[in-house]
Amino acid sequence: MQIPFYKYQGTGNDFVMIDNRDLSFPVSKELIASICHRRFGIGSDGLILLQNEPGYDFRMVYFNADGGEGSMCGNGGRCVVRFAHDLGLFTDSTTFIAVDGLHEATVMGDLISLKMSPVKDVERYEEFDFMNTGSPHYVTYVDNVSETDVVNIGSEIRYGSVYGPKGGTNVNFIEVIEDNHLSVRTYERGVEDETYSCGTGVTACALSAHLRKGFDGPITIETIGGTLKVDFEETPAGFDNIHLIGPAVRVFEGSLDLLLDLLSL
Ligand SMILES: N[C@H](CCC[C@H](N)C(=O)O)C(=O)O
Repeated sequence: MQIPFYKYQGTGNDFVMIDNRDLSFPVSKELIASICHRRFGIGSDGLILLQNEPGYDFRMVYFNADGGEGSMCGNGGRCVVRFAHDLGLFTDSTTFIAVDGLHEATVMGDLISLKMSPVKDVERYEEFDFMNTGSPHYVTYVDNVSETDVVNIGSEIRYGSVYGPKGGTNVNFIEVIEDNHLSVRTYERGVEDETYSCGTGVTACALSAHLRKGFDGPITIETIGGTLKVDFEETPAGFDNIHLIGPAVRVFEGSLDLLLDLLSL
């Protein structure tokens, strides 16, 4: 079987991208986990299928690196918009469907601006905030994010008694650099490791920083893999007009055929 693939990265959050408009990709958890594996496969934080969707430019189907179908992925969303643009599916602005519903996005040169789903409920606790920005996010503040043990503390919270039984959560650590400027590191569920950047995660961090520190959008957020901006409006119901803005780049292309042969698929 001939299955071309592409790899894209958005601030170091990397994705294998497949044009599945003919629905020929043999979806299986085992295959997707093998493709995403960094030692035995191609290596990525997730895999995205671009599919047709009547009335829209395309549908984004996102899987975590462990092969499970994930919730929304903000950086993956920006990358699939770049992929659709590279495929010539739209010129400047696009409308597509993802697991959490409709998204609009605009290509602005090197940057992609992706409109995220509105956020209604932010659960506020003394030590942390919890919200769903398309994916569930725990947000907490630290004095020195570069010295934070993201993997150990993150996995304790992800698998802990509060969030573990509910399917787990992503965990974000914020250091405030100055007004409207954060540095964030994220433990990602489904990758079960720190990633270089998490789009739904930095979105949650920006909204939390608005509530806790009074910062207004756009908020600039440094991640290991680069800089993102999050703009938003607070509404009586929560937050709307949330935009995640940053680069998304095609870095690689190849064929899945050898891997499929090795896996006898
Ligand atoms: N990296 C993604 C988040 C994926 C969420 C996923 N790890 C989960 O909640 O299962 C992003 O840029 O938003």
